[in-house]
Amino acid sequence: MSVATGLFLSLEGIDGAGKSSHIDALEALFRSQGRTVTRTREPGGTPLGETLRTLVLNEAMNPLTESLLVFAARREHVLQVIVPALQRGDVVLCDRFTDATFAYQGAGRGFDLGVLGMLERWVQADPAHSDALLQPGLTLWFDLPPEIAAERLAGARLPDKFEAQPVEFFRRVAQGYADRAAAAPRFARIDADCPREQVWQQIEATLRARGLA
Ligand SMILES: Nc1ncnc2c1ncn2[C@@H]1O[C@H](COP(=O)(O)OP(=O)(O)OP(=O)(O)O)[C@@H](O)[C@H]1O
Ligand SMILES: Cc1cn([C@H]2C[C@H](O)[C@@H](COP(=O)(O)O)O2)c(=O)[nH]c1=O
Repeated sequence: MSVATGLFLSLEGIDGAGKSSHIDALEALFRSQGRTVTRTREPGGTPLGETLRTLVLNEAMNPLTESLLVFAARREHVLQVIVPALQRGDVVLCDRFTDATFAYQGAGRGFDLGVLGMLERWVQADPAHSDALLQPGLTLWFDLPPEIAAERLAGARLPDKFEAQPVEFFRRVAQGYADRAAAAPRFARIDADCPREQVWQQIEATLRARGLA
């Protein structure tokens, strides 16, 4: 699973934090550098993954079942889409990856972080280097108070299973992201509690600081 040439960039944050609002501009920025961009999302990214996404976002289920389904979708996504794209040298823009599982199923649902860590190792292991895991090179973490995210989402669309959760759930999810971010330098915190233009300026500054723009 050699993925040396591409760039793997994930976008994370609670529902309504503003990730999707900036993906078009990110794609355009990398294309303007002459890079090929593979744009994808989780859960999803493959036909099977999209089927699993429909289940995960709409059906009530036990947290272990939910975790197994998102990791099953991820396994297909990693093997069929992400690794081949990185091997071609693409920029992979991924709307959520494993940090979402730690934040939603782990912190949000209270599911066992040790089990999630084990699944992460199974699904993202590099067979050539047993202690190396496939992870994004950069994770843009859109940090927004849950109350403001809820205001932004209100009326914007019909809520799915997660978006219908109470604000307390999203406080735990937000803390889950903060814990993941504190442990991994690949995270860049974007203050999403400001107008779109200022959010974009932070993204550009982050890319420049990391030598990516
Ligand atoms: N900086 C901003 N200020 C005000 N409203 C915003 C801002 N960014 C996005 N929005 C609006 O907030 C709502 C949620 O934004 P968006 O869909 O980009 O979030 P998201 O993080 O992708 O959410 P989800 O993960 O639930 O798909 C949309 O209605 C969007 O137009
Ligand atoms: C990858 C992943 C996602 N989720 C949740 C988080 C969101 O509520 C939805 C995805 O919807 P979006 O509009 O595409 O952001 O799924 C999760 O609970 N666990 C995961 O691993």
